[in-house]
This record gives sequence, C-alpha cells and structure tokens, in this order.
Amino acid sequence: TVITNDTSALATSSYEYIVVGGGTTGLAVANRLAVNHSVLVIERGMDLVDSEVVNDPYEPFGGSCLGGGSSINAMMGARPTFAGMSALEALGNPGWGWNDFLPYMQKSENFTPPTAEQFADGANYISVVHGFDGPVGVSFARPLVAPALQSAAKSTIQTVFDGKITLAPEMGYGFSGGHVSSFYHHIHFNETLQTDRRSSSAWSYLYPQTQQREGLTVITGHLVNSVLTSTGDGGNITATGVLVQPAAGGQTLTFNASREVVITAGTLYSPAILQRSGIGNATFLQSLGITPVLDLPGVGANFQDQILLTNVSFPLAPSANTTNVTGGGDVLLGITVAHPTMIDALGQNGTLMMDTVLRNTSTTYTVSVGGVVNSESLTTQAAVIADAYAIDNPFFELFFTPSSTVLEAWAQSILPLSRGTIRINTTDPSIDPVPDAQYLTVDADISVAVAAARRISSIAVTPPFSDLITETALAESGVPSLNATDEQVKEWVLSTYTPGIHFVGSNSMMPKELGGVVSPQLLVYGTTNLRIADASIVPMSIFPHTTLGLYGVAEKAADMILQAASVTT
Ligand SMILES: Cc1cc2nc3c(=O)[nH]c(=O)nc-3n(C[C@H](O)[C@H](O)[C@H](O)COP(=O)(O)OP(=O)(O)OC[C@H]3O[C@@H](n4cnc5c(N)ncnc54)[C@H](O)[C@@H]3O)c2cc1C
Repeated sequence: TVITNDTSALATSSYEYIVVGGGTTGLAVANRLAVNHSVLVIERGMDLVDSEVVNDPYEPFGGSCLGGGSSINAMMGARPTFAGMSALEALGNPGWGWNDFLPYMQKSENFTPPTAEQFADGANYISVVHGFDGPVGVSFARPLVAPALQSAAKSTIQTVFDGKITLAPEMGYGFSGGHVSSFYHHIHFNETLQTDRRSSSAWSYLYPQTQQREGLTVITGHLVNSVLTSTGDGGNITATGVLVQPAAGGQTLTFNASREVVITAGTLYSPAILQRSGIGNATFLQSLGITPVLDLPGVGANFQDQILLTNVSFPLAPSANTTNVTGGGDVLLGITVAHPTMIDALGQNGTLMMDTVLRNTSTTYTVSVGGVVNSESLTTQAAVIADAYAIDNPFFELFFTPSSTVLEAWAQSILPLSRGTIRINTTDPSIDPVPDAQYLTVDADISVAVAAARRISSIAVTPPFSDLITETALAESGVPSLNATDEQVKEWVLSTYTPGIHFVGSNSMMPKELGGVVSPQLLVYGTTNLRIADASIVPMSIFPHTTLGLYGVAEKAADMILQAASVTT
C-alpha cells in the first residue's frame, strides 16, 4: 500500500476504482476492492499513524485524519437491532434485513471475548453473533471500567423499569430492546504495550502488515472537489473520475476511474460533493450557478441526528470514591447500557400514544421545514419506525460514565423523526456545507426525550445507584424532579440537549419517489457506476451508535461492487 500526500510521486492518474474519503467506511471498502483491483483513495485529512493522541482510547482528539470518524470517536460498540433492520428493509430495501446484514458485520469484526476477570466483573457475550477473523478489534476495556458502578447501574435500571428490563449478556444480538448490559468498544488490547488501543478503520483496514495491498494507493491532504461524469445515450450518467485539489490550496488535478467511483466522505460531505458535481435538487443547484447533471432532490435532504441528554452530573458520595466506582483515570464512555422498549418506557399506553403521535406526524411539518422531499416520505418512515417500536426496537438508550468526582448519566434518542438538510452555499470545496438537523422539531421526538429524562430522575433516587451519589445529587444536577410536569421536563430537554453526532440520511437509500438517492445496490439513481457507501445512505437512525453497523455497510458495499465487476469481466 502506498500512502502519500505527494501526488507528483504517483506512477499513474488512472485506477479501476476511486474511493472518495479515507474514513471509517472508505478504508474498509478500498481494502476489499484492492485485493484484485487498482484502487485510489483520496482523503483530505492527514496520515496520523504515530499520533499517540489518536491511538490512545482515553484521549479525545478532534482533528481530521485517515480513519475519519473512527479515529476520533468515543468507540462505543453498538449494532442495529433486528427490528431496526426490518424497518430499513420495509422502507423499500430488499436484502438489508438482519439475517442478510449480520454476516457483513461479522466479516469486519475481530471480537475478543471477556477475560475471566472481566467476566467476573459483569462482562459477557453471545459467541454466535460475533466475527473473530475480521480486521476491526472489538472488546471490553481491560480491566473492565468501574465494575461497582456497572453493577449498581444494572440493578437500579431493572428496579426503575419494574423488572421489565432484564440483564442480557450483550446488546449485539439483534433482539436488543428491553435489556441492560455492559458495553464493549472498538478497541483492542495491545500485548506489547499491555494497554488498550483504538481500533480505527486505519488501524484495522490500512496499516497492519496483513492488510497491505499492492493495488492500493492512498493520497492524504487532498480534497475531492467533484465527480466527473459523462452522459450516455439513454440519459444515464457514468462517473469517469474526480477533480481534486490539495487541502492547503494549489493546482487542481484529475484522476480517472475505469470502473466505479465510490463516495465515502461521510454524511456531512458526501452530499456536498454530489451537489458540486451537479447532482441534487436542480432548482437549488441553479441558484448557485451549478449546471444540473441529475435532478435528485433527495441529495442533502432527510438529514438527521439523534439527540443526547448529557451534562447530567451527579456528585459522588464521599463513601463511593473508589476506582471500582470511578474507573480511575481510564474512563470510556458508555460502560453500562440500557435499551428500554416503548412499552418498558411508557407502559401499554405507550403503544397508543406513540402510534398516534408517530403515525399522525403532520404534513405541515414537511412543508414548513423541507427536510424531506414530500410528506409521503415522512409518513412512510414514521410508519416503519412505529412498527419497529412495536416489535422491540429500543425507544431510547441510557448509559453511564464515571469521573473522579461525579457520575454522569446519559440518555440518547435512537430513531428520531425530525429531518433537516445539508447544503453547500458556495462552490468552493474548502468551505464546509451547512448542516441543519432540525433537532426535536417533530412532537414524537420530544415525547421520547421527556420519557428518557424522567427515567434519569428516577435512577438518581433509586438504590443501589443512589447510594453512590450524594443525597442532594438530583437537585444539584438540574435534572427535573420526580414531580415535575411534562411541560417542565420538555423545557429542560429543549434547553440542555446536545447533538448525538450520529449524522445519517443525507443521501438516503430508499425509493427515489420518497427522496431516495441510492438504490439497495448503493448506486446513485440515474447513474451506472457511482456508488455511496457511508453513513449518508442510512435513511433512519437504525444504528444506536453508527460505527459497527457502518463497517457492515462497507463490507456489503464492497461485496456488491465486486459482484458487479465479476459480471462485467
Ligand atoms: C466526537 C464523535 C464521537 C463519536 N462517538 C461514537 C461512538 O462512540 N460509537 C460509534 O459507533 N460512533 C461514534 N461516532 C460516529 C461515527 O464515528 C461516525 O458515524 C462514523 O465514523 C462515520 O463514518 P463515515 O465513513 O460515514 O464517515 P467518516 O468516518 O467521517 O469518513 C469520511 C472521510 O472523508 C473525508 N472527506 C470529507 N470530505 C472530503 C473530500 N471532499 N475529499 C476527500 N476526503 C473527504 C473526511 O476527512 C473523512 O476522513 C462519533 C462521532 C464523533 C464525531
């Protein structure tokens, strides 16, 4: 594998495949294609292979580099659920149900079962759903972080949900609503250093000796401006290459692709590249002086993100100040995770209430916000989301993280219905597109957040969790009290929520008439060889945390691309 930011050193400017973006999904796709083909990856960030800050899972890093999100994220390992994948398939994506998708998640994974010590501290797993030969290391923190806190949180969750939530070995086996368990992460234990390391896409699919590919060239520090296309007789568009410029500025270059261009620049940047290439809402493109090549109004629409209720800090009781509770210096986010279902959270009234709220999501919303291309898109998504909740899809997620003086409780929505847009406002590729997620603009999303907030209040006053924090912790945290009205809880939610940073949907895989951008084969509608294989294709937030599911998307994409190649050769 060649990794360079010096384009003058390259032997050729023509490759069979060009992969746009060397992030989480891009490096995985490129690795698989390069086994038998010449592949060029173009990444705007730098190669930070030796950066201790990137590689150390306990150090936050905010830059952009090879590995993309997987090099900077919190490494919380979660998978979609059976119900979530069923919803994805029901939206019009045959071949994307749980049973079809699981083998691709397994292919990417190298799972390390818990050690005897971790097992004794509460870690567990179900062997048959994991992969053990893939490149991405997934494991529990060694030693398990804050076992006393984990145990207290698990017990309290079961009490707070009246025993309806049960202790599960793990969350990654598909039927995951209604359970609490310890969380694993995208980390691996380094025997030489005797410490955990981040399992980024770069450290999984690019750097290791076993993953070297003769056909693979990776250019760093360069931006893809746009995809070059030609129009065939029937009006179909064929991608022929990409227009590139150094991220630091400089001369524009052209690279040619003889087979396919695969876009993996992420939810924020992939729609921007399409828009600069003349693919998107034609009226919008013309307003920026771009000549439309393909009128696809879904590009940059259906953009969504989960919300987090964070900044919930409960001061630690003096008696609880031990590393078993605080995790010492080594704190990974999400050490215990609970996924209540709608029924767990709201009781039998929940079905009726959420069905009514979800299935009656107002069409005026569509018109006023413009996040979806038509009202049918929103109502169809709401219907499959309601069905997913009715099976056992998690309604929200609760997780806990310790520090030396406080315990933090976090809540995250999972399947939001609010939809927004991402659009460029200039043709200059060095200027970021403008994201507008329209957080909490649909009533159903507020109902989920209010239900989650109420459970955080209950947890704070229920032993054994409450024994670990001070008696006044709930009041000090600012979280609404147990007898707060729905309106008061809603006000708190709206004033304290933060983005979940699990952006998806801006080039959704769904039928074109609903605003879809790619087909179930991940081909951009109206093109013969332009695919998208990153988080932007995920039409609903079916991955509670995105990364492990996205590796499945990348593996499945590579498989489909290689199958298409075998037909044409
Ligand atoms: C702070 C943070 C914490 C997170 N925590 C978690 C977590 O704990 N667990 C979890 O599962 N997920 C987490 N996520 C989400 C997860 O990391 C992302 O959803 C995932 O990495 C997205 O993968 P992707 O391949 O779609 O995009 P990315 O990994 O972002 O890859 C896109 C790549 O394309 C490059 N690029 C963009 N534009 C261009 C261009 N024009 N030309 C060339 N290259 C370009 C980017 O630099 C980037 O490297 C977190 C994200 C963040 C930001």
